[in-house]
Amino acid sequence: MKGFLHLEDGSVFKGKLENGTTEDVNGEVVFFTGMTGYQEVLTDPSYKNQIVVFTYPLIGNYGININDDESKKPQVKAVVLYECTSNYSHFEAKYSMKEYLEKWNIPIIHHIDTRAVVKKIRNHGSMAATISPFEHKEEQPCEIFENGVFEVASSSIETYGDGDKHIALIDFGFKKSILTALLKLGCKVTTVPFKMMDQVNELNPDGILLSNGPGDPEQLSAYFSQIKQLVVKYPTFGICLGHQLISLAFGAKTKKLLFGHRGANQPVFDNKTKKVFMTSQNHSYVVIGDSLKNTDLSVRFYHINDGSIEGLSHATLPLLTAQFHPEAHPGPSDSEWMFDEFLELVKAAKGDMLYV
Ligand SMILES: NC(=O)CC[C@H](N)C(=O)O
Repeated sequence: MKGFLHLEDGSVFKGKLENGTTEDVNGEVVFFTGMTGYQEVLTDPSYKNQIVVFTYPLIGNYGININDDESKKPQVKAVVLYECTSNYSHFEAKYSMKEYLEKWNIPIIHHIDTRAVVKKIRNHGSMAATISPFEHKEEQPCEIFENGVFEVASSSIETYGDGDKHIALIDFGFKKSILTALLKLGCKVTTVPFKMMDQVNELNPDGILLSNGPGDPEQLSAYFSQIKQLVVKYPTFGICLGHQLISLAFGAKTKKLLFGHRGANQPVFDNKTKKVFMTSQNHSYVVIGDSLKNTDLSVRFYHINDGSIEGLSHATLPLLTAQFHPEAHPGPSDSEWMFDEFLELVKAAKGDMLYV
């Protein structure tokens, strides 16, 4: 059936709608530039409430399998692309992308001129958008999004693995690959929903990891003091939203980029090793450089394309943060070594209360 993508700036794009109902679907429109990795993008909780435009013109060609989900279900609000093929081929594939999204009632609008949509987003920024079966709408979509972090975080504490070192993974909507990376290193991991952060001390972990997650980090301001108390006490790794929350907890500030970084070939420079590596990214917010002045945080990584902050270290604390995704999935595993570096920080620490 015919369908339309309406953007907040008034532009309308015509395409073909699958799994559409007569009801409009609203979300924040963002674009992902990777050629592969669509299954991981669909299921990454950080994409909650977002309408994702895939810039690569042919999506779905290796189907959907049962291993590569980053969470239990697709999290995106809707998908915009050029061609979504049902003619998939891969030894692990179980469904086509269309079948998978149909099962979860997630609309796909295809045969859209995605290049034109991306140009709009690059000029106006990530915008509110509506997917609708109707070409004319009384009102333009307007930017009101609930904070998805409350929807995607788990509600109970769970433990995985039985290694020597015990990591508390504070869950803001963690990607499965983060848990897998820690288990692969032989850690015991306890996932703790962020609302239950006050129970971390009882677990007596050797280190903590603050996960990725959707939305504006400022919306979690009620948790900043608790986060700071944990970071000064345990060796800490912060990934994406986790990195932003740690910065805010230490008094730095964040802002929203015009259209964010979403893709699998984002180049990052490491001030410590003086090396560049390719990273997988999915974020709209960044830490403001000037706001680090009155903190003990300093820039460890920055983005080669726009100079934005990609990760921090602390003058005295065993702290490592990344705005990108060292667990990859999708994307290159060039920065997987960060998990090893975190484990080294954990091993070097000598027991509870060391830093306070
Ligand atoms: N992947 C993430 O954790 C994203 C962090 C945050 N929601 C942002 O968009 O910047």
